[in-house]
Amino acid sequence: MASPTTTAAPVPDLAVLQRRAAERAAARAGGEDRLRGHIVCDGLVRIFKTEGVEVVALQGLDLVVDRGELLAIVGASGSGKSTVLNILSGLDVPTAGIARVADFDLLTMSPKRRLRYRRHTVGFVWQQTARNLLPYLTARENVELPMRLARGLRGRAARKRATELLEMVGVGYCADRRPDQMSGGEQQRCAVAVAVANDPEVLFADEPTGELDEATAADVFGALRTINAELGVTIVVVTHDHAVSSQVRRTVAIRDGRTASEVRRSTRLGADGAEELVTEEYALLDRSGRMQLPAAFVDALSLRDRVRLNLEPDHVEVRPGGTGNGERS
Ligand SMILES: Nc1ncnc2c1ncn2[C@@H]1O[C@H](COP(=O)(O)OP(=O)(O)OP(=O)(O)O)[C@@H](O)[C@H]1O
Repeated sequence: MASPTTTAAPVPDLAVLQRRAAERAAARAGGEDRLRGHIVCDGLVRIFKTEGVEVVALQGLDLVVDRGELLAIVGASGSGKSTVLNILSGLDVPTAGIARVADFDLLTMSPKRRLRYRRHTVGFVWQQTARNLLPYLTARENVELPMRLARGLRGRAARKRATELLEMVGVGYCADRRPDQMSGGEQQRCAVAVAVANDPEVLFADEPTGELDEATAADVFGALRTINAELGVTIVVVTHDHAVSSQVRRTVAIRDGRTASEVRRSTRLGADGAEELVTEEYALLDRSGRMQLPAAFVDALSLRDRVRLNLEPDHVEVRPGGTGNGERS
């Protein structure tokens, strides 16, 4: 199910950035053939048990993210976004299914390998700015710290790289400021630089713009796109804000602990020769053939309980179901 729409909005250079990100990612991985499935979740289940009550936070989530992609996961509160991110970043262990990032099996890895994974393979940006930066260090010192801990880089080399990363995310002018001397947006862009200071393969961000206004949030996404393109780092951002799909090329929506739909943005040449932006929305089909209809479609036709399906040569029709005696339910 794809419903392309074209808009006249100025075309962001997402395609160019994505191409560069894929090239850098392939170079990091040692070749194009290693681009597929950098992150793989298959039938991922996470059940929390508290005081005898079971909460199924993820119920068979499927997701594949290629090396060098910048992907957003959107979903309402309680849909399981943070649970996915905590599992992918090695902070939590799933109950069942497959979760793999690069060469790490997140279900079976030993504590020692988990520590290695978290220290060297992953970078993380939290929603709360205070959680990302140490208040008594300057921006540059904040970036230098993980460099020293994870890569043993210190002295002039660390200082130079920290300055480069801060400039890359557009806050080079804040290098000597402490967090309380920076705005919320500047702090989050600095947090992006801190998160890649250990030269990770993947970067996870949980609501990184949750405390920011729209314009400042756009700057933070700009920083994430630059990092993605320049360093070839695979990035997954989680948010409740559906407007994020205008900031990235691929957005996956999760509902009730499962991936439900996906929005892809691309550019193509229009009839007048100008590049235009194409947005396509897809429903996701799991291995058992299950899919979720978008809530707007369900509401528009008042679909409920059961629907009629017809197989046509090139598509499947879904109609309001009848009662079985010819009446509509
Ligand atoms: N440690 C826990 N113990 C019990 N239940 C939990 C735990 N963590 C999450 N849950 C439950 O799992 C479900 C998914 O939670 P999760 O935090 O992943 O959702 P979310 O989409 O990130 O929500 P929000 O946007 O509000 O942060 C919720 O029903 C939540 O109450």
